[in-house]
Amino acid sequence: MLLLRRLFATSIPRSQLHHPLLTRSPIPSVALPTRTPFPRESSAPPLMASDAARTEDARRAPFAPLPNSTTADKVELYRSLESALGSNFSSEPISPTPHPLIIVISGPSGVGKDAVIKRLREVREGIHFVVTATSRAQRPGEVDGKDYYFVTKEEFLSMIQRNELLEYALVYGEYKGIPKQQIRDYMAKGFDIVLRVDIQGAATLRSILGDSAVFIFLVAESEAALVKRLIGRKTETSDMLLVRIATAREEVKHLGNFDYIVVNAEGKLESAVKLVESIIDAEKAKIRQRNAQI
Ligand SMILES: Nc1ncnc2c1ncn2[C@@H]1O[C@H](COP(=O)(O)OP(=O)(O)OP(=O)(O)O)[C@@H](O)[C@H]1O
Repeated sequence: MLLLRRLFATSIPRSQLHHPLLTRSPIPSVALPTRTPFPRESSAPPLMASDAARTEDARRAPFAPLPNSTTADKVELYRSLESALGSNFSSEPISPTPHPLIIVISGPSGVGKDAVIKRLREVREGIHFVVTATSRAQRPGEVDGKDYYFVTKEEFLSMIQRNELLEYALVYGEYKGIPKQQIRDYMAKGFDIVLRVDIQGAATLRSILGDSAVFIFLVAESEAALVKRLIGRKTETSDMLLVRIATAREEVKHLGNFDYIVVNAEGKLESAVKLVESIIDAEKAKIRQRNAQI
């Protein structure tokens, strides 16, 4: 025991022993300075609430003693606190209304952009999924005006001429572009906007929108998984598959242009969608909100 005491006494410096956070000094018998806003000898009635909660104004304003918080009627206590602070409690939301977000979802061909967006559409309200205009042929099951606006090459070129597109590109020989007016209309109504673009489109959007939009890069768990997924979709010829897979290899190198990466692993579509939702929620809770203007 003596040895222990000696060890303790030598291992902690004397100065630390006197640190207020480390030691609990016995309460001295001399009177400690009180933090009561009014001096004891004042004729004012004794205060019952914590003085830490009082503002300068409240200290100056004359008010009746606060009722006991454990026994008082709730309404009476609420009113007493209001009058002690000199103003009514506001019911205005403390958090400002979040700005509508522009969320750009991108990733290599076949990674599951459409699949993630389709599910997000089912589970989340308040989002407008921008319908991209494209000159490519409609695939079986795709609906014009819902999946894409299917237009001819000539129609697409006149949209470019009229400056109606936020961004457009020639992808695998077909035009794809984002109509501006659609975004403006829905943002004005308070909707968040989801844009689905390829990597080339995401790079262009980043140069136009900068940090005012959120950029999400969707990946498969591995290159092998991506190839199997593309083969399984059965929408490309072997030559088209080769081009897409070779391009995907290059595209992964552009990860640094994005804000978030989401893995859409085989059979784990739901987790990928949940992560996208969490990203949106976190963005909504940001103090310094992004403020996209189209
Ligand atoms: N998590 C997943 N697990 C298994 N299969 C998936 C998953 N996500 C998507 N898929 C399937 O993979 C294929 C490719 O998905 P999708 O068409 O959504 O990709 P995409 O990124 O939109 O492709 P593209 O850019 O070529 O249009 C589809 O057959 C889809 O059903």
